[in-house]
Amino acid sequence: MADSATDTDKLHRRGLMFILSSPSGAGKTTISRMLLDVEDEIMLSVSATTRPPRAGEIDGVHYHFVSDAEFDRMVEEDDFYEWAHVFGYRYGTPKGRIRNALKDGQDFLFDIDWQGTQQLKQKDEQDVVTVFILPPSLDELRRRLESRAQDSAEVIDSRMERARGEISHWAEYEYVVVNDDVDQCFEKVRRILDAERMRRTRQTGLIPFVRELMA
Ligand SMILES: Nc1nc2c(ncn2[C@@H]2O[C@H](COP(=O)(O)OP(=O)(O)O)[C@@H](O)[C@H]2O)c(=O)[nH]1
Ligand SMILES: Nc1ncnc2c1ncn2[C@@H]1O[C@H](COP(=O)(O)OP(=O)(O)O)[C@@H](O)[C@H]1O
Repeated sequence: MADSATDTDKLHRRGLMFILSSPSGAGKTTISRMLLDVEDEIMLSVSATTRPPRAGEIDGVHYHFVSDAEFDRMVEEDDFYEWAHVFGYRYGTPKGRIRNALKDGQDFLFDIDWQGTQQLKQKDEQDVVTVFILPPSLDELRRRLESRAQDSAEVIDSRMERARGEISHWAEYEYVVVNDDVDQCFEKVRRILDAERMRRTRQTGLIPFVRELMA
């Protein structure tokens, strides 16, 4: 697929806050990584978390792994756009350079839950695009959590329990995509991103020849 986020686009529109949420195990990390691999124009918003790293996760790349005390300090210093408790740990989106970069046309990808999505929507409705990824079934969700082999049976049970609660928030999202075949799901998510970049209300300036025509 041709990439619509050319330099010309960047000059004339605000960046997107592209949010992917799903119950744990439905595939949002997989889809996020596929998107970041092929889309040069979108950056991952790297969250801070108090949960310990999983095998293969790199500090500063997948998450900023911080202590409870460090997280407390970041909350006190108002360093977060939003933060929430998930599975007994805390997760937050650091403000960093996001707001200014959005103005410059930089798109950001957020892998955050429904609580974070609600907070970002309240703060920045016009730049936010929300996508909910559903598993094909609850049985398949359990199978994926087991195949990921990163959690004990107890933790998988609690993730399944939480999944029901998370899925109940699907109607708060603008787009819903079922992750049955991973390549098809990825293409659908990519098409959403592509279309949203072209939304007229996002354009902040006119391409010179259009401006001349309008003068
Ligand atoms: N609100 C919020 N949720 C986050 C943030 N970062 C990650 N999450 C969510 O926290 C949940 C747990 O993430 P993780 O521990 O990586 O496990 P996962 O369920 O396998 O993705 C997922 O629903 C993530 O989307 C964040 O900065 N803010
Ligand atoms: N469409 C799919 N079909 C089969 N397995 C998948 C699919 N999408 C993701 N998976 C696998 O399911 C597991 C959970 O996916 P992951 O991306 O970690 O989910 P999440 O980030 O939503 O918790 C991983 O082992 C991943 O390789």
